[in-house]
Formats: sequence, C-alpha cells, structure tokens
Amino acid sequence: GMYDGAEKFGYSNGEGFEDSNMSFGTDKQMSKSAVFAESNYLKAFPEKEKAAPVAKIKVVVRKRPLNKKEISKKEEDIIDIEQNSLTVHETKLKVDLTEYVEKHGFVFDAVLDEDVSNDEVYRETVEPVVPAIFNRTKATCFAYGQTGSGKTYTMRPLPLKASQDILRLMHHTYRNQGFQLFFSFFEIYGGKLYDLLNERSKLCMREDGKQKVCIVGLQEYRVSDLETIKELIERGNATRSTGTTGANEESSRSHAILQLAIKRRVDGNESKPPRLAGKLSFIDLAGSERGADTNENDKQTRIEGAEINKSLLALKECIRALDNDQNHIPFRGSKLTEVLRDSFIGDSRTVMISCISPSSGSCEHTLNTLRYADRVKSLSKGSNSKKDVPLAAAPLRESSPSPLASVVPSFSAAEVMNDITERSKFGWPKQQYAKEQPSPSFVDRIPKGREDTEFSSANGGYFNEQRSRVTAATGIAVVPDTMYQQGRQQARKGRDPASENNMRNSVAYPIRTAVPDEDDHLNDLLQVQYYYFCTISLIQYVRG
Ligand SMILES: Nc1ncnc2c1ncn2[C@@H]1O[C@H](COP(=O)(O)OP(=O)(O)OP(=O)(O)O)[C@@H](O)[C@H]1O
Repeated sequence: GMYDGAEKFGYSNGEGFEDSNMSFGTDKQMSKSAVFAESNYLKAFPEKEKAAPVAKIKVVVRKRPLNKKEISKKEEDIIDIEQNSLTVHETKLKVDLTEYVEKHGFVFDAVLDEDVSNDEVYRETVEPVVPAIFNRTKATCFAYGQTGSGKTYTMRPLPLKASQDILRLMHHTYRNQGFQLFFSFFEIYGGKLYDLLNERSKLCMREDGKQKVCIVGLQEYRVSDLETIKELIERGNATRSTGTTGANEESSRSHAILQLAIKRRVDGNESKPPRLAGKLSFIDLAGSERGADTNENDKQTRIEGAEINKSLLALKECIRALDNDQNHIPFRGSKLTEVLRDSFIGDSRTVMISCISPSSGSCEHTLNTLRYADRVKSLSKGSNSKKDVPLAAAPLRESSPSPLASVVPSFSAAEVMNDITERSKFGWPKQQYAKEQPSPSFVDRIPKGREDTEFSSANGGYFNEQRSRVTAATGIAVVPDTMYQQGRQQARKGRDPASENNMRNSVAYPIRTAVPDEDDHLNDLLQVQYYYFCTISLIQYVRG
C-alpha cells in the first residue's frame, strides 16, 4: 500500500508517554490535578527549579517579497531591515489631509528579508532545536501573520527538513539506542480536533491522572524513512479545511498541528510501549486577522473568528508565562494551548516565525503582527529583574540570554516620547496613551476596497483594547471568562512598571464588559469627532 513504511498505531498518543498508565480520573479529579500540574512537575524534577534560565523562546521575523498584485497596484515596500532590526514606514494623513510618515522600529532575535531562502529559514529556526528533542525537550515552532503573509510558504518545508535531520541523528549519533520516530497530524477547527491522517475523524482530548495530554483516537504512524513522511505530510495538507472570508478565500481558518515524537524502547523490552523522549510540533496557525472577522459574514464565520482570536491570545499568554518561568501557565485559555500543554511544561523551546507582507496596503496588519511578536518576547524580558544587561546594542548569540532584550525597551522609549510629543500637540492627556496606539483622529491609510470592514474592525479593536487595558490596570474589570482572566492577571504580575508603559497588544480582544471611565468618554468623544470629520469630507467630495 501507500504507507508501507509506516506502522500505524491506533492507540491514543498518550499511551506511550513516559510513566503514563492512562488512568483517567473523574472530572473532579482531573480539574483538581490540573491546578497542580506545574508544581507536581517541579516536585518530580527539583533540579529544574534551580536550573539557570535558558533562551526558551526565539522570535524571528520573515518578510516576503512584493507579489505581482501588489506591484501592479503600485504598492510600495515599506519595510527596511538591518541585521536584526526592522523599520516600518507608515504613511498617515493629518487632519488637514497632509501626508506624513511615521516610523516604527522593532528588534527581534533574527529578521529575515525577502532574499532569504526556505533552507536558511530552517537553519535559523528549527535546526538548532532538533538535537534537544532526543533529550527530553519539547519544541514548538509556529508561524504567525495575516493571511497571505507567507505562513504556509514558510512552514510547509520545515517538518520534512527536520525529519531528515532527526532520521540522520537516529541512524548515526543515536544508532542502536532504541529511538523511534512517530508522526501525527491534526487540526483544530472551531475549537474541535480532527485527525488529518484519518479522514478528518473527530478527536477528543483528555488529561490523564498525571496531567498528560492525550488525544484519544489520534493516529500515530511510526516512520523510518523520508519518503513515507513526505507522503503523510502531503496527505494531511490535502485534508486540511479551508474556508471563505472577506479577506482571502483560499486561506486557512484552522490551526494545523504536525507532531514528530521521539520515543524510546527501554532496555529493548518489546512488550511495553515505548516512552516519549521528546517532541517537535509544527503549528500552521490560522490567519491572525481572523479575530477581526467577528463583525461580518455568517454566524459560523463569526464563531470561527472568535475562536481563532481566543487561541492566538491564549498562545501569546502561555509563551509569555513560560518565558517568565511562572508557575501558572494559562493553558485553559483555548483548545490550542490545552493541546500544546505538555509542550510548555518542562524543557521546552518555542520558535515563533512572524510572517509579514512588505506592502503599504498591509501596513496595519504588519504592525499588528510585529506588536504581537514583540510582546511575546520583549515584555517578559523587561520584567526579569535578575538579568542585568548593558544598554548598548550587542550582537545576539544563540542560546544566551538575549542582550538585545535591553535594547528593545530603550528603542521603544524613544518612540514613546515621539508619540507623546505628537499627541500632546493636540492637547490629549499624555499618560493615557500607551505607545503605538493609533490616535483616532488621524485617518490611517486604508487599503483600497477594504475600507468598511478593515476600518470598522480596526477601530473597534482599538476601543476594546483601550478598555481592557485600562480596566486591567485598575482591577475593576468583570470578565465572564474568569479562568482566562486569571491567566492574564497572573501573566501581568511579574512585570515592572517601565515595561508596562510599552504594553502593546496587537490582537483585537474579545469584547468585554467593563466599567466606563473618563478615558472611555474621551474615546467616544474622539470617535464622534472622527465620524463628524468623515461626514464633512464626504459631503465636500460629493459636492465638488
Ligand atoms: N518568502 C516568499 N518568497 C516567495 N513567495 C512567497 C514568500 N512567502 C509567501 N510567498 C507567496 O505568497 C503567497 C501567500 O503565501 P502563503 O499562502 O504562505 O500565505 P499564508 O500566510 O499561509 O496565508 P493563509 O493564512 O491564508 O494560509 C503564496 O503564493 C506564496 O507562494
């Protein structure tokens, strides 16, 4: 048959896990045990608590070339890259309709420009973590970015390249040591799990008595040659669901998770299932602008949008909690993070590749993507008081605590100042505006043909964002999803006030109930002014 090289395993992927005896507790037991999951882990491995912090998270940005459509529309490339820093040149209009360019600077672990090949992307991102998965590490690699920014283009080749390296290690360095490679591929769509290698059969997720995540019924294939892996990847990709949205018809609205698990037979004992040694997960996330879809289309699309939004937020919070070495990691925020739970406990590595489009028409989405990426990394570093690093820029070295972490806040501080100066010309209260929030009385350049949806969602996002920010700081928010909010507040705790200033959330929040305050009234006033301005402009345009 087609999968001759693959040995098919019908059991849940939890069965073969280290020390796992698949004893499902009652619901009550499960939720109780979940709370203590991380502390149990530390009890079992006390040395982990004392271990020196390692660079667990790597954030890489990749810019794609302008495509034919963008070139034909005469859109400009607005992204400048210099080593590992990047500048976005955003053209804006003042109230008097004169144009000005606002520059936004960012620094990441690596910034890859449009000439960088997929091979180089692999070398920069996944290759360094491959050896670690033979040694108890769970590594996760995901791409983030708007539809059409190159996530799939970037992610598609990575699993096969990684498999090649894994097989090489298995056949050479770790030869005759009982290591086996297992392959699984599933997707999360609208909060539900589907097996991409088993005709999209619906899966359910359980936690066993020891807080191990089990996806019951997920097909795992034992693989030992590249050709089989290639076939499985192609089969899974072909099964992925795609949907229709206002933004891009072709794009994926599901998160696809491809896992390469390394297991090991202990003492050559054939009767016992092999134990999990390490794991490498690849996640092709749904387009990051999906949260913004919540206003439009049919009910199903709105639900999908909300779910995607929730999972992207939850993912960010988990990674940040992880980087802060927090005891509580808010896995429960979404299906995606629950599924990835065991990838975030213990020795873990996360590689995030933020994909951006270079074109002026995508400026707003690009800034959102970069802010998300920046927030995953820089804030958590800023809060780590133990690290005393010089302020001067220094080249980043792999796996050392990033000296650049200190550069990011200083970079931002200058921008905050610019921002404040710009705004205070208009007499707005300075401290109310965190860095980089769009000021509502400037008309951002809106891509042609997308005015309505883009603007309304962006604007809605802004006001929601402002609200949740203010209420979180004063602690008066009443949020229905309490688990989720606890996670957020937990994540905020370790932060210092200086970095709080740089708080930049990029993803539109789900709408929350909040007590209105002065700031909200100000926002409403500005919004009214803005609409007034638009109406006047429209009337003038129609007349003349
Ligand atoms: N670095 C690149 N070099 C050349 N072409 C690219 C690059 N990145 C993306 N592309 C091209 O741009 C188009 C869109 O890319 P892709 O499908 O990967 O976007 P995406 O972010 O995965 O979108 P979606 O969220 O809708 O799945 C594709 O035709 C792809 O071939």
